[in-house]
Amino acid sequence: MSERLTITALGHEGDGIAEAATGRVFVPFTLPGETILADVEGERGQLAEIVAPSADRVAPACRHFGTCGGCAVQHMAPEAYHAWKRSLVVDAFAQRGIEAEVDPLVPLAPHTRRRAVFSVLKEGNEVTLGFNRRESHDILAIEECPLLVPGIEKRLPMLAGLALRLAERGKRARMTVTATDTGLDVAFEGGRKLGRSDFESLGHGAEANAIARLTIAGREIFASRLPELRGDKLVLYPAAGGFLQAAAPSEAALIDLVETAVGKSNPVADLFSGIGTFTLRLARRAPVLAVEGDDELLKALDRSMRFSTGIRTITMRKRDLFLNPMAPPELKPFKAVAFDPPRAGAKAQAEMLAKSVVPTIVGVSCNPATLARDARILIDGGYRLTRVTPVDQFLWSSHVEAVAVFQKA
Ligand SMILES: C[S@@+](CC[C@H](N)C(=O)[O-])C[C@H]1O[C@@H](n2cnc3c(N)ncnc32)[C@H](O)[C@@H]1O
Repeated sequence: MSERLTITALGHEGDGIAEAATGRVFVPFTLPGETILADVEGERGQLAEIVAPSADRVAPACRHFGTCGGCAVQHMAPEAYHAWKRSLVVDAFAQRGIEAEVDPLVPLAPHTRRRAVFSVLKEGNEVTLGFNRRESHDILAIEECPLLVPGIEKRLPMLAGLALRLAERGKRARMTVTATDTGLDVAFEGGRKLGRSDFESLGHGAEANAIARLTIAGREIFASRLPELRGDKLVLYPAAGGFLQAAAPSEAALIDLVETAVGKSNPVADLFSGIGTFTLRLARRAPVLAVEGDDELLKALDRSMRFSTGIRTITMRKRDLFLNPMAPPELKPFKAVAFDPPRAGAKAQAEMLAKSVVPTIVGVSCNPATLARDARILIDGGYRLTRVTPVDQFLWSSHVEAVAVFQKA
């Protein structure tokens, strides 16, 4: 029998939280203030009926909401959604004992995600291209996705057709699609073994379908044009299947925040630089040292350097910053350091930065928990946290980017 519950809060994954007789219950797709009926099993509740909806409840934007594992909170009005996302950052810092003044969230509009990683499964002569179903490893075929830029969304049938040709029956594969200024950059992993005739026909099909580059199992099999992201005399070259900030407006917001914090500092170091998203912009004002662990991304940055204009010297270093972080004597010449690590954060590097004399440090992160941990290390080392800004890059999910600025106290 369903239990009547009142939702009192929203958890970090976007589930409503109720205090039931048996304890805390998490009920997906519910909102604070709502009275609901739910089928409860342990800590999990399944929404059966909304008795009294919240004023913040809105109709979801996508027909797949609820079954697709991608989005958690499409049912929430923008203002409440923005406040909740900001609270994820506030809470992460508070958990490390940091009472930070956190800026309002920089919001993101739908139809802005320019990079998507699709799962693929071929069974018989049919292919499923989509995202994982909610709480499942099964793939949900995606017919629409209001997150995606139209250049990807409207080509979903074409991409499914391509996946059908590349996939091996019964074996799960992965297709990474990036919309660039010169066409789609498609990277396929886990497909069937291809022969010479496959490569030739795939090349023809790719050109006709606005695919700039097709890479299969790390091998570039077709490149009519190099995928490029252009802006303001600068050009970025995404690496096939490699890291790229997922949405251009969020990337612009992150760059602005980093540039503002760095100001006129000279010289600058950009740690975990990737293809140079921040490096290139910072290099318009000062020489930059870019440090990154992945060869392919550094190669892309090297190309950007040669084809961008109006930039100062960029020095590139390949280095594992987890095992071999830059030490205080190496950091000494820099007036500002930006770091943008993967989700695991930059603990070892933060420990070195904490001991350094670098006047300004800017942390960018897609994981507020590790950013807050690294912030604690810097604060304990004598840095003052002067600004924290949450930036939405993964709309309607529980993920949020944040930029934190530190000054040597
Ligand atoms: C969140 S991405 C940021 C990239 C870049 N700042 C951008 O905005 O495009 C993190 C980067 O850290 C790099 N990385 C991951 N582990 C690393 C390590 N141990 N040492 C150096 N770089 C690493 C990845 O290759 C990736 O480029």
